Amino acid sequence: MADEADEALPVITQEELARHDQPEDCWKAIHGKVYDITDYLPRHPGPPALVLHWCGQESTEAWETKGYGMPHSDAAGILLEDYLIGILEEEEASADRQQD
Ligand code: HEM
Repeated sequence: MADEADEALPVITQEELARHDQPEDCWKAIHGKVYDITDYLPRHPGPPALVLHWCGQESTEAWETKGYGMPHSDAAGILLEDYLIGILEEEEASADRQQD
């Protein structure tokens, strides 16, 4: 459920998300929200290659499994919210826009 704070955030398209796929400019979509985690990357405790692979992508499954089947901790989830920048545009909305 979107709360009032979520509604104030910009909606980010899949195309825009995909443009931020570099270590120096890394956005990820997790559970429908978009996070700019560029500043966090050097501090991430997991293997860099695994984490960088998901820059510019919908990463919910990676977030929930860490690549080996274990979800991130609640503390990691709280940390993640510091990097929230927007709401991911839904696929249907993207299709509607193309018909306009
Ligand atoms: C979406 C792709 C990501 C993958 C595949 C991934 C994978 C991993 C792996 C392999 C570990 C080390 C093993 C472990 O502690 O269980 C780890 C730990 C951790 N990651 Fe990530 N990570 C991702 C994104 C993130 C993001 C975006 C954040 C926060 C901004 C984050 C925060 C943490 C923290 C705080 C830990 C320490 C353990 C914990 O609290 O669960 N990770 N991650």
